Amino acid sequence: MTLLDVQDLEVTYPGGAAAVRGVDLTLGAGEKLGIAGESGCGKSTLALALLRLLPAGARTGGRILLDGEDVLAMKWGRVRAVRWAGASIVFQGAMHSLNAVHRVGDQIAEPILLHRGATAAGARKRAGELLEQVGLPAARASAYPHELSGGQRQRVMIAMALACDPRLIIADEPTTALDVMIQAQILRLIEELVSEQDVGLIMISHDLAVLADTCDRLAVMYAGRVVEEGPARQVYEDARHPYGKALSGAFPRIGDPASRFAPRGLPGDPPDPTAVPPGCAFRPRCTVALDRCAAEDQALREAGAGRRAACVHVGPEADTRTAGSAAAAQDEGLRSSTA
Ligand SMILES: Nc1ncnc2c1ncn2[C@@H]1O[C@H](COP(=O)(O)OP(=O)(O)OP(=O)(O)O)[C@@H](O)[C@H]1O
Repeated sequence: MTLLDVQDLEVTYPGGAAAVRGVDLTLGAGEKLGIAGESGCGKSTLALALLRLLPAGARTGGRILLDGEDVLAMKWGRVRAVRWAGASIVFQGAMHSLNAVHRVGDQIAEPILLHRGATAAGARKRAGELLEQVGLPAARASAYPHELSGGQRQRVMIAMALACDPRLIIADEPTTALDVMIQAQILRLIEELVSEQDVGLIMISHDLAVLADTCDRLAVMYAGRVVEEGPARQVYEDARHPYGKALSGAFPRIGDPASRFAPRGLPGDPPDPTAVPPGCAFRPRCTVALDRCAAEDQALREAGAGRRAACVHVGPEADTRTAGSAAAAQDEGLRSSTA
């Protein structure tokens, strides 16, 4: 059954940054989808749009169907209810997301009181259970955020996200601020909890290797578009889009401390989102671009069973010319058409 169906989603910030440009995504109930891509490619904007958390003035287009209901068309009262019981979000850096002056147990209990109609005692008891579920003693409910380690705070965030039994959890770089050992523990915890409770998961990361270890499917974003998607392991080990290939080569596996976020071997930067050039947005950095890529942007096309990629070189209609021969072939075509 489809839990989330994102159709042709567009997000433009005031000032003209086109951060998300026509994204289609689906997620089945209980499925785990990873979204990968370099900084600035629109991953967080997509996550914020899913829960209508975008800053004022951001313009949206398309549809976000959560259990068949369009989040973008909901009244605010309904959005607030959906934010806890329908879908919830875990951000990176729990210190900024938790309120420093309230005990963590009270922060977990609050949405249960508000959205579940629980009594104060019932909400407190549930908060203790949730803490235990994420591997913390229930007694830690009386702690303030600064009394916990970074990993413990992130566990509290996960307990909060689970508080109203959502159908979908969105985790935006949930482990980026943590050291490698704690990262692995938190990832395992998220994976176990979503699997046990049949909750859908969208996990966002720079790191394709982390996503391949945690998720069923992977979507790779570049300049506000999904340029590749498919089964997580296959995309990680054998990407079809030149950007997917560059990303999977760029990041070492979990535990390898070497330059986690540096896309080595991929010179240049993503385009300025206020002025995305025509054609394929990846073309200026692509080693296999053809001349036609400057004018034509490719839609996602079939790239093997259950896989899609937005590149002229993939699929049954693949353009088999190589970058070097493209100009020559075009010259040849020109010569013969003018002869
Ligand atoms: N509030 C905002 N106003 C204007 N532009 C914004 C705003 N937030 C993000 N952007 C721009 O939108 C683009 C996408 O940003 P976004 O944060 O979604 O990317 P990201 O892939 O999540 O990157 P990161 O991994 O660094 O968070 C970027 O170019 C960013 O500068």
